[in-house]
Amino acid sequence: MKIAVLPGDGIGTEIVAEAVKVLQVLDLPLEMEQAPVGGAAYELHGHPLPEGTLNLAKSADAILFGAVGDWKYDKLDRPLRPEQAILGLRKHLGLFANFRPAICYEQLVGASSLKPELVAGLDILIIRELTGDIYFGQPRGRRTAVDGLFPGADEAFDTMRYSRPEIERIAHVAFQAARQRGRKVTSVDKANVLETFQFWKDVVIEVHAQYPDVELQHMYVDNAAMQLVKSPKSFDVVVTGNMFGDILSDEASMLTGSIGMLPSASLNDRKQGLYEPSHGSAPDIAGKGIANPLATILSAAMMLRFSLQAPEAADRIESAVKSVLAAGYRTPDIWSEGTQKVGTREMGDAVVAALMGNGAGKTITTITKS
Ligand SMILES: NC(=O)c1ccc[n+]([C@@H]2O[C@H](COP(=O)([O-])OP(=O)(O)OC[C@H]3O[C@@H](n4cnc5c(N)ncnc54)[C@H](O)[C@@H]3O)[C@@H](O)[C@H]2O)c1
Ligand SMILES: CC(C)[C@H](C(=O)O)[C@@H](O)C(=O)O
Ligand SMILES: [Mg+2]
Repeated sequence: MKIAVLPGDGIGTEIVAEAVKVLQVLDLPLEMEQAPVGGAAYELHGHPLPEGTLNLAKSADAILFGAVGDWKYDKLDRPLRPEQAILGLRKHLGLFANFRPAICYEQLVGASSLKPELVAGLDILIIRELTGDIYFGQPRGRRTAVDGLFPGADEAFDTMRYSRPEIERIAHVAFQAARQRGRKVTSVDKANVLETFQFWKDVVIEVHAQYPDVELQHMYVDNAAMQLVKSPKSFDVVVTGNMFGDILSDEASMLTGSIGMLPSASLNDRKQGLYEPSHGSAPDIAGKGIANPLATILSAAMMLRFSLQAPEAADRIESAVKSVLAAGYRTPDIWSEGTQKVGTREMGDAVVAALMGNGAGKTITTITKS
């Protein structure tokens, strides 16, 4: 089983190193090959997603991704900015279905910024459409306004769009996921204002006819943002577009205690997947050895379950994470009085130790750097 390991920038390199360490103690024939991506690739090859990295990603069974981006690249032409690497991978590989589970582990109830009773036992799944919407709609750009409030002024524009097949396939993913869980889907839109999202809502209703056993609720995105902090446990599966999903998933991360706890899986229709934490490269803490690696380690568990047909290994990683939290290990983002503050590496070591204690075997692993 071949894994493309793309650490990227900032804390990306630190957290991916811990996830790789965890994968290495599993009894699985994993072949990992590393390549530069984002700002790191721009420095080496003049492009955030060099051909070699893209080809490696395409040929792998799964991709383990860290994060890309740094403020110092914000003035580059857009196609050269690090963020284009993750957008390019999603587009080139057709990774349209993004799973972002927000689970509040028992030990982290107090780490959330919400009252404990609101988040205790929380287990919701945000399904974000990942290859359409205003992120990829054309045309976009800058021009001189010919009409509007200020004709003759400079203006910028983007295009929000969704086609029927794009909405249908993500709706099917959401209803099928709900069947494995609480059988409730909340479709989040802005149908009261945007044509794109009235269409989204209409198509989701049509697809729902095939899933009479699943409850469907519609909610405007502004209300959803409010309900997520008012009564997060009233949700089961949330399905939404690319931009709303980006925003709501960062909001949901704080229900779990920290954005450093939110893993993700981005899948195409062949179940090939890219696995990454939902957060970014965190330039403010990069290089300090304090980033929380658990979202990345939990993303590696999702990779084993969804793309590598190793669900037992995924279960073992998730149990190991629970046991290190139960033992009191905390990176600063989830630390509270009475627990043990550790750095990125110590947290990874603790997960490895928990796995070994659970009877880990020998791993056949090769790492090559390209
Ligand atoms: N998929 C990706 O690669 C991805 C995702 C989001 C943002 N970005 C990029 O990352 C850069 C920084 O963006 P940002 O600051 O808006 O978002 P961010 O997610 O990188 O950081 C937001 C805040 O959360 C904290 N944080 C994030 N991950 C953490 C972790 N694992 N442990 C502890 N604290 C953590 C950071 O320190 C920061 O205070 C930008 O260039 C942005 O474009 C990349
Ligand atoms: C870095 C950026 C392109 C990306 C997004 O907006 O999708 C990030 O915020 C995410 O959530 O993965
Ligand atoms: Mg985001």
